[in-house]
This record gives sequence, C-alpha cells and structure tokens, in this order.
Amino acid sequence: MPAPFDKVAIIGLGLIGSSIARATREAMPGLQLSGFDAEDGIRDRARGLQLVDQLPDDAAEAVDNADLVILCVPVGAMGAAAAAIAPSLKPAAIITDVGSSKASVAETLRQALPGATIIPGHPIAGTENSGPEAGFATLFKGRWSILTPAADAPMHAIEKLTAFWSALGAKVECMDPRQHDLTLAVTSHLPHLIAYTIVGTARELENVTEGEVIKYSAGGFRDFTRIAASNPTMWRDIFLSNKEAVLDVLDRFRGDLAGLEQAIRDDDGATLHDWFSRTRAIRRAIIDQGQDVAAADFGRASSPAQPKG
Ligand SMILES: NC(=O)C1=CN([C@@H]2O[C@H](COP(=O)(O)OP(=O)(O)OC[C@H]3O[C@@H](n4cnc5c(N)ncnc54)[C@H](O)[C@@H]3O)[C@@H](O)[C@H]2O)C=CC1
Ligand SMILES: O=C(O)C(=O)Cc1ccc(O)cc1
Repeated sequence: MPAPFDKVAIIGLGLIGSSIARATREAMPGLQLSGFDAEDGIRDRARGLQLVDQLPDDAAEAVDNADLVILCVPVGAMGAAAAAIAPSLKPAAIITDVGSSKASVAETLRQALPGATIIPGHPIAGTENSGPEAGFATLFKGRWSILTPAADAPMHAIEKLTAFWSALGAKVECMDPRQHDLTLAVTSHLPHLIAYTIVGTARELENVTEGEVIKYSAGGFRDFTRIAASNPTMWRDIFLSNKEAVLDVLDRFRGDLAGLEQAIRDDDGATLHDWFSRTRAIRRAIIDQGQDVAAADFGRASSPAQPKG
C-alpha cells in the first residue's frame, strides 16, 4: 500500500518521537521525514542518530509543507509546541499528538490551532526510558493506538491517520476522549501513581530496614521500581492534565484498599482469598487475549504465564 502521506513532521524527538521516526523509516522508506526538538542537545543527538531527513533549528521550518504533524512532547508542552508550528502549517495538514491524556490536550490544541484538522491520538506503547536513544522501530507492533477525533472531524483525515499507524504495526481504534481518560486512569495512570508511592515509601523505610529493601528487592518490588523510574516531567503533566479521572479512580482504589485492610485486621482469609483469586483470573484473561506483548517484546517478562488450574 502506498504511504498515506508524502511528508511527516515529528515535534519532540524523545522515546515516542524517535520510535515513530524509526518505525516510519522501516515501513515507509519513501516518505519524507522532518523533525524538531526544543532542546539543542536533543536535536544534536537526533542528528547524530540520523532519525529524520531534515532537522532545522526552528519548529515552524520543520512543519513546512508537511501533510502530517505529530506532536510528541510532554502533555504540558502541547500548547507551546502547537503555537510554535501554527504560522507555517499548510492548510490541508493533519495535526495529531501522542499524549497520554486526551480531553485536555484536545482542548489545548483546538485553542492553539483554530481551524486546523486535529485528530488527537495515543499509542498505548512505551517504556520507562526517555530520549532519542531510547526509541525503537518495533515499539508499536501489535499495540493499540487510540484516536479521539471530535464528532465533526473529517473522515478522510481519520482514515489516513489510521493507515499511518497501521503501517507502523499498530491496531487502531477510535474512542471518546473522556472514555479514554477514564480507562487510562485505571490501566496506566493509577498503576504509575501506586508505583511512585510504594518505591518512595520503601526508600523512606530504608532507615528502619537498614538498606535491606534495596539489597533484597525481589520480583514484585523490582517491577514497581521499573515503573517508578518513568519520566518525572511526563508523569507530572499526565496527573495534572487527567486530574478528574485520576482522582475518581483513586477514590475507588482507596475504598478497595480499605476493604482489604479491614479483612487483614479481621483475620478474614476468605475475603482475601476471594479477592486474590479474582485478580489472578484477570491476569490470565489478559494473557489469553495476547495483551502481554509489552513484557514479551522487551524480553523482561517478570514471570511466565502461570499454568492453569
Ligand atoms: N513514554 C511513554 O511510555 C509514552 C509516552 N507517551 C506520550 O508521549 C509524549 C512524549 O513522551 P516521551 O517521548 O516518552 O518523552 P521524552 O522525554 O522522551 O521526549 C519528549 C521530548 O519533547 C521535547 N520537548 C518538550 N517541549 C517541547 C516543545 N515545546 N517543542 C518541541 N519539543 C519539546 C523534549 O525536549 C523531549 O526531547 C508525552 O506526551 C507522553 O505522555 C505516550 C505513550 C507512551
Ligand atoms: O512502561 C510502561 O509500563 C508503560 O506503561 C508505558 C506507557 C506509558 C505511558 C503511556 O501513555 C502508555 C504506555
């Protein structure tokens, strides 16, 4: 199939931007790629890696004549990135982003780029690493890429963006932005908040445990430390931009945690066993659906799928 775009501009050349560049090069070698990053040092490193064909020192120059512009910056920087490209966007250009929250980003982009064709997006694929060296071409293979177009978004733009992500190996689905934000608050944002909490708590307990938390850190805690090593700027922005949904799921989580705390206090083994059995079934269902590609891809699955029964 021919590439859906002639020229694609990637703004923000960190983990996600550089992965898109690498994957696009592999899947659509004839396509013209340009890029920009606000940090001089990142631009230099991206040039060294030869991630794109053109990498000017100016955002507006990078999007000149681009058919698709992909904003790959932290959610809190979307407004500034959009404002910087506004003067030189070609009228027919499609603007998308990869931000981890959608309703507030969509509103920011609408305000910064009035009249532009904006199709917000979010590839549900990533790692705890950042920067242009951290990206890799296979990141999106077999993973979901969610689009959250407004009701009046032009169908041809949605179709072209779908074709682009499909060429990178992603499975594409459209979703309402609020539905996206609530779903991701449960499946991604709350788990990160818990990891950030538990690793910080363990660090504070080091005085009590005399360094043994780190020394004997076993499977469970190690998994949390990977997630808690995620990009602080990016995650600060995610929590502040998806505040409502995160606070909503946090409230429910607190209720469930209190229930388990009470069961422990009451020596109520049946409640604990019942809860843990249900969560085990959820893990198995996810693996049966083939959704555990992240761990498999990175060759760091913490444990193989448990045998049934
Ligand atoms: N890291 C992950 O696992 C995933 C991240 N995302 C989303 O992708 C976006 C980018 O994240 P990463 O690539 O991981 O971060 P990153 O930190 O690796 O890269 C972001 C880049 O954006 C640049 N930048 C910041 N403000 C800018 C501006 N105004 N103009 C141009 N460049 C600017 C930074 O210098 C940096 O190089 C975020 O919105 C994040 O929520 C989405 C899916 C997964
Ligand atoms: O590294 C991990 O476990 C992740 O969960 C990566 C990730 C981070 C943010 C997203 O919006 C999507 C995926």
